[in-house]
Amino acid sequence: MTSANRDHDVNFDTASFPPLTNDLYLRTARGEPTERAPVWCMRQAGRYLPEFRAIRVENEFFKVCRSPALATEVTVQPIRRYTGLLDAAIIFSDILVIPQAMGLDVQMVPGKGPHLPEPLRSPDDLSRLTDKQSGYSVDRELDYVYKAITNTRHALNGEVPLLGFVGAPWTLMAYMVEGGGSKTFALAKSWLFKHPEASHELLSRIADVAAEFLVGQIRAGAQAVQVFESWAGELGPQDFATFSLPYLARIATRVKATYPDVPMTVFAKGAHYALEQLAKDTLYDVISLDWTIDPAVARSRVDAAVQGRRKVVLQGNLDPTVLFGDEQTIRERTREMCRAFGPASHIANLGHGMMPSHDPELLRVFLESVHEASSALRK
Ligand SMILES: Cc1c2[nH]c(c1CCC(=O)O)Cc1[nH]c(c(CCC(=O)O)c1C)Cc1[nH]c(c(CCC(=O)O)c1C)Cc1[nH]c(c(C)c1CCC(=O)O)C2
Repeated sequence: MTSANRDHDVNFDTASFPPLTNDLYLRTARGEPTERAPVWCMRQAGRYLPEFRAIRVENEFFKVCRSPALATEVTVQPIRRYTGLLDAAIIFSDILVIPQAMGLDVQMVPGKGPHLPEPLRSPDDLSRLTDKQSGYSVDRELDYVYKAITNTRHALNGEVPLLGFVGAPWTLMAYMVEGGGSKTFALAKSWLFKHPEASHELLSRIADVAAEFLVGQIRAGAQAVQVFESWAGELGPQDFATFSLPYLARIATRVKATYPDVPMTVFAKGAHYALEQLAKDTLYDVISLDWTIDPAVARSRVDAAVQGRRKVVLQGNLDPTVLFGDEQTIRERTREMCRAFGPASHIANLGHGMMPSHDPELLRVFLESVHEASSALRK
């Protein structure tokens, strides 16, 4: 693996990438039987890694996202540290690059998280968003992500597949209306009930951008993609069905129209009430679960919903805080998790992202435990 951390090292050639040597993730995502569950972790590139913090001391968050050489470097860091243990890399970027590309200012405030100084306060503010009539182009605005993906594909040298991603419409709308994170989502949720039409217009515009952006990421070299609906759990079943599911479904349908064979994952955190609909009414190959549902229950509900009409792979779902336990606890809980998912159609992951206070060596214990437990289950 080369370390492309100087600007003259970058390689934006999309015509020929190094051949992939570990395709366990892709085979599993396509529903094929495999020798063990592949494993990767949400937020595997991040502040829990000292080598990531070292880069961030010198470089503001969105500068890292916008510099292909830096984005490549931090994407590859966990692959390098956990040699042979991770089965996928995820491009270093953020879900909030879409609101930025649509014309909103987004800042990453240290210790606080995302901050949008001028959020959408009323439906009139939709006119502040850039649109195609004004000559706006998703591909031009987000070209820096495509370059980061292409360059990272070269730097990974075929060791593991590279995942692209986007934020889902409802989650992005929540940030765009709240102006940042929130405990109650009172502003964003009040839009749903006060301004349902404007909400649908906004969600629809975000979905169109997200679908085009994913197609562009795949064109640039992403080998699979994930859609993050991180705030799904703020909606109940009825509002999820109205304001989230149709847009998640639209994104998958659009991307599959261009790239039918590229695996797609949906992570609707907190929305396990919607497992059946996600399995039946969308084209996602993989449904990612948080830790609040028993994997065996999820498996049987999904199987009952699709009745053998298509293969649905499950991803997850160890509670990330288990990594605050000791080695033996992590090993036991990982083994139990693998057993509960069953001997096929499972991509091992955490139920949400790595946290800054996690110990990198305890993540290694999780990764090794997946390799051991999952291989043993399939012998
Ligand atoms: C909701 C969301 C965001 N961003 C993302 C989500 C969806 C996943 C989830 O539910 O966690 C997605 C995301 N953000 C980041 C990635 C990179 C790839 C990876 O997973 O390794 C991915 C896939 C980097 C990041 N995105 C962010 C960091 C930390 C910021 C830093 O380096 O200072 C990283 C590594 C910042 C970010 N970005 C966001 C928040 C809430 C924060 C602050 C969180 C915090 O402070 O811990 C929005």
